[in-house]
Amino acid sequence: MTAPLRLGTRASALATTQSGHVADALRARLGREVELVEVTTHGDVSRAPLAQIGGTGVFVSALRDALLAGEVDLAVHSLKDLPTTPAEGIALAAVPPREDSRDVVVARDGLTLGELPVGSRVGTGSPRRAAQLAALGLGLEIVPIRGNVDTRIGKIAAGEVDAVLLARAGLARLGRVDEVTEVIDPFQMLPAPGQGALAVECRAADVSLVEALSVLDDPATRAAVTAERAVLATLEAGCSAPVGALGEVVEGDDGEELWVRAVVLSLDGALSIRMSATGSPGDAFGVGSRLGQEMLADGAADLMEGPQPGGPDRVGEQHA
Ligand SMILES: NCc1[nH]cc(CCC(=O)O)c1CC(=O)O
Repeated sequence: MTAPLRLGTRASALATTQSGHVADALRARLGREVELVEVTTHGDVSRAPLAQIGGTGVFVSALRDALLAGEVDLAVHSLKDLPTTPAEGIALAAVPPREDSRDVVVARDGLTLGELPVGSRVGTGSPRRAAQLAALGLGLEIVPIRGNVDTRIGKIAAGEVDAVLLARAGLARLGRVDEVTEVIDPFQMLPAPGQGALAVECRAADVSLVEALSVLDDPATRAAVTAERAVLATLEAGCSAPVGALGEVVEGDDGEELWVRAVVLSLDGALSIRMSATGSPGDAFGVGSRLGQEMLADGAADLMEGPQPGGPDRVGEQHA
C-alpha cells in the first residue's frame, strides 16, 4: 500500500473546505488516501493589515515552506493569493475548474448596492474592490475591514457596516451563497486575477506526483488565470493593487478563444484604464502580457500610486 498523500492547508474554514474538495477529487480520481495537514501562517495569526505584513503572499509561503521541508506532499491555495513570481522548486501541478469568479454584496435587509442609502458603510479590505466601488459614484463610505468570511459578515449584524463585498466563490464553498444580496456584474467590478480558482502545488522534483495531479487540471481555467496573472505581473502590481482582470475561454468560429478584460484604477477610483484583448488559449501568457503592456502605454503605472506591496515581485512568469 502506498502512504497517504499529505495535503497542506491553511486552517480557516474556507481553506479546509476547499482543500477537502481537492482531497475528495484526488481520492476519487487517483484512488489514493489523502490526509489534511493544517499549517498556520503568519497571515492567519496577525491582525495587521495584509499590505503591512507582505500581502496575501504570507498565506502562501508557509505552505510552500512545508512542501519544501517535506512535511506535506501537496498544498492547496486560493489562486488569487499566489504571488505572480514563480517559487523555486515548486510546481503549479493543477488548476481545477473555477468557481464563479464574481464579487458579491452581502448587505443588511437584502439590499443591493443601488438600494443602500447614500452614506451607507461598506466594508472591504481590498483596494481593488474599494476603488471600483468608489468609481460607481453611489456615495457609499468604504470601511477597511479584514478577517475571515464569518468575521466580515458578522460586522453587518453588529451594526459596524451596512454591507460587505466578498468573492462569491468563497461563500459558495462555505455553503453560504444564500446570504448574497447582489452578484456584481464584471462590467462594474472586475474580480482579482485568479479569483474563484484554486492552485494545487507540489515539489517540482516530485515528478510522478506532478504528473498524477494533472488529472485535476482544467485547461480553460488555467488559460484564463494565466492571462489574468500575466496582466498583473506586467503591471508590476501586487495582490493588493487596484487591478482587476477576468479571462474567459469561449467557443469562437475557429475553435476556442481567450477573452481578457482588465482594469487599473487610482486608489480613490477617480481614474481608471479599462482594456480588453483576445487570443488563443495556448498563448494565454502572451495575451495577458500584451494587454498589460498596452495598459502601461496608456499610463497605468501612474494610476497605481502609493506603496506597492507587490513591488519586489517583479519577475514575469511563464505557465506553459
Ligand atoms: N482575500 C482572501 C480570499 N482569498 C480567496 C478568497 C475566496 C474566493 C476565491 O477563491 O477567490 C478570499 C475571500 C474573499 O475575497 O472574499
